[in-house]
Amino acid sequence: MAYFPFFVDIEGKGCLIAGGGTVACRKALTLMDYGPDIIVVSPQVTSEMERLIKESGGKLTWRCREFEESDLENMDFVIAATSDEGLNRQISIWCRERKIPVNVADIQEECSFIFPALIKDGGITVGISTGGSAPALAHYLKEKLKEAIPKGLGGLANQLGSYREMVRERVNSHHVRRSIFRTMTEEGIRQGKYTREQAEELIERKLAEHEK
Ligand SMILES: C[C@@]1(CC(=O)O)C2=NC(=C\c3[nH]c(c(CCC(=O)O)c3CC(=O)O)Cc3[nH]c(c(CC(=O)O)c3CCC(=O)O)/C=C3\N/C(=C\2)[C@@H](CCC(=O)O)[C@]3(C)CC(=O)O)/[C@H]1CCC(=O)O
Ligand SMILES: NC(=O)c1ccc[n+]([C@@H]2O[C@H](COP(=O)([O-])OP(=O)(O)OC[C@H]3O[C@@H](n4cnc5c(N)ncnc54)[C@H](O)[C@@H]3O)[C@@H](O)[C@H]2O)c1
Repeated sequence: MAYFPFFVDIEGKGCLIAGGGTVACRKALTLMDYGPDIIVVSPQVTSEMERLIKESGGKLTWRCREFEESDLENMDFVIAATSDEGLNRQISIWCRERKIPVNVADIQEECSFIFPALIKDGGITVGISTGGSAPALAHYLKEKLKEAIPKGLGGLANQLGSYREMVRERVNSHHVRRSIFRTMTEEGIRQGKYTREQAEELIERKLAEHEK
C-alpha cells in the first residue's frame, strides 16, 4: 500500500533517537535541516555524531547511557536505531501505546512513519517513497529528479512567497491572482529570480488587461 506524504512542521519539536551509530547519525543529519530539538540516548556515539552534536548549537544533545522508558516523556517523535533489535521492538511498542510516532531503523512493520528519500532546497522539499517496497528505487528516483530540478528554486520560492501579501491586497479576482502567480513562476524559473519591481509591474499589467 502506498504511504501518504503528510508534510509536517517539526521545527522545535522534541525528537528522541535511541542509539548513536551509523543509522542514528544518518537520521539525525537528515532531520537537522528541519529544526527539531533532538536528544540522542546511547552509551556510545560515532565520531561523526559527536561532531554533529558539537556543531549543533544545542539542537542536538546526548544522554550518554542506555535507553530508559522514561526517555519517551514529552517526545513528539522517536527513532529506534540501537544495535539491540529486541530493544528497538520494545521502544516501538511503548511509543504506540503512547501514540508517539516511531521509526525503527529498516524494520517497516515496527514503524508508524517511514523516511522518504529527500531533495531539499530552502523551503522546497521533494520526498520520495516506494511505500517501503524498494528503498534503492527511491534513491534512484531521487538522483534522477535532482538532475531535472533547476538549481536555486528554494530562493525563488522564498522570493515569490514575499510577494503573496502584496498580490492578495491589490488583486481581488482569484482568476487574475492565479494568472499572476503562474506568470511569476514561469518567468522566475526562466530568469532564476523575480524582483519586486517586476512583480509590481506585472500586477499593474494584469489588472489593466482584466479591466479591458
Ligand atoms: C529513503 C531512505 C532514507 C533513509 O533511511 O535514510 C530509506 N532507505 C534508504 C536507502 C536504502 N535502504 C536500504 C538500501 C539497500 C537496498 C535495499 O535493500 O533496497 C538502500 C538503498 C541505498 O542505500 O542506495 C536498506 C533497507 N531499507 C529498508 C530495509 C528493510 C526492508 O526493506 O524490509 C532495507 C533492507 C535492510 C537489510 O539490508 O536487511 C527500509 C526502509 N528504508 C527506508 C528509507 C524506508 C522506506 C523508504 C521507501 O518507502 O522507499 C524504510 C521502510 C524504513 C525507514 O524509514 O528507515 C534511504 C534512501 C537513500 C537516499 O536518500 O538516497
Ligand atoms: N547500518 C546499516 O546500513 C543498517 C542496515 C540495515 C539495518 N540496520 C539496523 O539498524 C540498527 C542500527 O544500525 P547501526 O549500523 O547504526 O548500528 P551501530 O552498531 O553502528 O550502532 C548501534 C548504536 O546503538 C547503541 N546502543 C546499543 N545498545 C543500546 C541501548 N541499550 N540503549 C541505547 N543505545 C544503545 C550503541 O552504543 C551504538 O551507538 C541495527 O538494528 C541494524 O541491524 C542497519
